[in-house]
Order: sequence, then C-alpha cells, then structure tokens
Amino acid sequence: MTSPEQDDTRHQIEFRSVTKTYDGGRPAVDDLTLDIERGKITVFVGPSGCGKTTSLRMINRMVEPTSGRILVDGQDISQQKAAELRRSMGYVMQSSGLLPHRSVLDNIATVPRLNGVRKAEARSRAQELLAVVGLAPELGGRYPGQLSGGQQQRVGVARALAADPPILLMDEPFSAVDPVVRAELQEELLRLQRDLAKTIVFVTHDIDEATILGDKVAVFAVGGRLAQYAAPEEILRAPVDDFVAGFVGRDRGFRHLSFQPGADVAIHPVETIEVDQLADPTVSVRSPWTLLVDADGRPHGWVPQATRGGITRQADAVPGGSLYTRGDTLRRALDAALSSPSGLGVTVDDDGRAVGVVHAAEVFELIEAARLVRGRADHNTAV
Ligand SMILES: Nc1ncnc2c1ncn2[C@@H]1O[C@H](COP(=O)(O)OP(=O)(O)OP(=O)(O)O)[C@@H](O)[C@H]1O
Repeated sequence: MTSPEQDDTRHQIEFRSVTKTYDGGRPAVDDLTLDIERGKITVFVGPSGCGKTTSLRMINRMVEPTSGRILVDGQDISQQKAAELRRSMGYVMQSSGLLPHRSVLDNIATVPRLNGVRKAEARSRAQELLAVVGLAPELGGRYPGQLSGGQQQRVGVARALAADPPILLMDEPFSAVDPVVRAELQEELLRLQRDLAKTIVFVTHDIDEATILGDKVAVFAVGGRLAQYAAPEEILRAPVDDFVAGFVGRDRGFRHLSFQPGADVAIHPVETIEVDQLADPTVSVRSPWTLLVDADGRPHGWVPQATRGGITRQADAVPGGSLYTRGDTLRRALDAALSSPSGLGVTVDDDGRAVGVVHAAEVFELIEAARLVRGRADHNTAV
C-alpha cells in the first residue's frame, strides 16, 4: 500500500516541523513546515541570517536538521545516503564554485562522470548544455578564470543541469553579477524553466528577484521563522504582517502592477514621421508630438511640433521612453507612458514595430477598475 505522502504528486519536497540549531544557540530555522510544488520555482527570501541557506542545504543534507523531517517524493531523506541524494539534485551557488584547473566542458561534465557516464558522452552532453544556457560553443575549451562573472554563473547552471536532476537548488546564484547581467540571467532561467519544468528552490535576499522568478515565495523573518508563503502577487498585495510589508518595501503597490495583465489597455493611433522624411522641409507635423520611426516602423524618439524645423536628423530627435509591447502588464504600460517625454507610451508589436500609444490616465482607470473588482470579490468571500 502507498502512503498518502507517496500518492501526493504535487509536492516534491516537504518540510515537516524542521528546526535547526547550530551549536546550541538560537534556532537558525525554527519549526519550518512547508510544501514545495513539483515543477515550480519556489523562492526563499528574507534578510541576512534568517535561515534561507540553512533551509536550502537541509534539502540535500549538506546540513542536518536538529529536529523534524524532510520528505522528497514522500520519502524521508534522513533514510537516504547523503552523497547519492546530493548527486540527484543540481546545486548552484553564488560563487559559481567551478574548479579553476578544469575546462568549462569538464566542469559541466563533473556529476555525470561521478555517476559513471563515459567521458566522451559526458563531454558531448556538456557541449549541448552550453547552448542551453546561452553560451557560445568555443567557450567550452576555456578555463573558468577566462570567463566573465555572468558566463561563470551560466556554466554553474549548466553543470547543475548536467545529470538532468528533477530538483535544482540555487543559493543566491545571480547576486555577484551587475544588475544588467542579473536581469539577463533571470530571463534566461525563466526561459529554461518553461522547457525543463524542474522543481527549483531559489534563495535570494532580493524581493524583486523573488517576485520575478517565484511561482511561490517564502518570506523568512529573523530567527528562522517562516513569515508568509504565497504567490508573489499575493505577497505584494496582501502582506500578512508589518514585517513582510516592510520587507516587501515601499514600491510594492507599483510592483504589484507586474501581475496585472494589460490586455485591456486602449491603444491609440499616433502620428509618425519617417527618418528619411526629416530632412525634407515640406513634410510638416500636425500633432504636438510626432513619433519618429524607421522604414520598418520601429520607433526612434519624438519630434516636438515646436522644434520640427530644427530636427533634420535622427540624432536631433528627443529620445523616447520605455516601450510597451501590446498585451504586456499594466506596469510596463504605465512605465512606457510615464517615461515618455510626450506622456504617450509607445506601444510596439512582437516585431518591435510601433502600433500606437497608451495613456497613463487610462492605465490608472484600469488599475482602479481591477481594485474595485477585487474588493467586491474579497467582500463576497468574507460574507
Ligand atoms: N555552520 C554554521 N555554524 C553556526 N552557525 C551558523 C552556521 N551556518 C549558519 N549559521 C547561522 O545560522 C543563521 C542562519 O544562517 P543562514 O546562512 O541560513 O541565513 P541566510 O538567511 O541564508 O543568510 P544570508 O542571506 O546572509 O546568506 C545565522 O545566524 C548564521 O550565523
């Protein structure tokens, strides 16, 4: 007979009243009970020292709990061999942890080799994985010291994926790289996850990263206490207490817009002028702000009516704001409008061609309408 735990296909990892106390001090993790869903990204977030890494490391027995149980696929991991368990889970950490004297390919092939895969096979798989994480094939022959920080982190991810483990543990993997590379790596992880559907447990102290990546977010408070465990949208909208509200930060109202679809935002026509027409004084503009586009219709800034005569080259145009891709979130729509010198948020199609503009006031109307609908729904569930 199978136990209910074994029947459960949704939860891949289960913490059951897990406490960890190092050296008899205060608990680093305090009575943690948490279910981690299969095929989803679960993020542990919280301030420094609140037990995120300890919780993560207990999953592969790099750290042993003081009390409580952890189940993986319904099986108590304390009954399994630690080395085998560790090899069955990918692990990515902040410093990529690559072996400096081994080539990139050999680093990626490490775990398959330990699992007995032949060298040639492990290397050819490693070569494929380079492409999966967005690295050029020729980087395989380099040594880790010859790569940028972002490239090293990608190799770290490839290495963790090499044995195709169902579970990936990631401990602040992107925190040592600059914000631009970090955003790229986050995008890349989400893209990978769409194909791979691993069970990923991701540690970060950055609430923005947590809400971007997480299907679910566990907010830890100092003392190793789980303060809230919910979808990121809910954590931003309805933090359970002052600690979570404070940790989530001041911009949470704005960030919550990332979870509101912009499908209903009205897109208005906009007057355009082509780059090639700028030098032709007979081409005049009628609107206070005319959008400058290239021959393919891609936006390149604005031409104010008042200074049309002085704008004869693309370089003279007023630079534009952020672009809103039709159907993207309300946050993107509002940002496009607010960052645009004309106050008109340039909207593009999937090919980057301008299709019109959005107005901030209309985005606000949608925000307000959504709030009223939500308020009514909350009221109905409350009565
Ligand atoms: N090996 C250890 N021995 C003793 N105490 C430890 C050990 N590892 C962690 N701790 C303590 O346990 C608590 C939780 O640490 P942990 O690294 O799990 O927190 P964290 O939330 O991951 O922090 P950070 O974001 O700073 O990495 C801290 O007070 C830390 O000092």
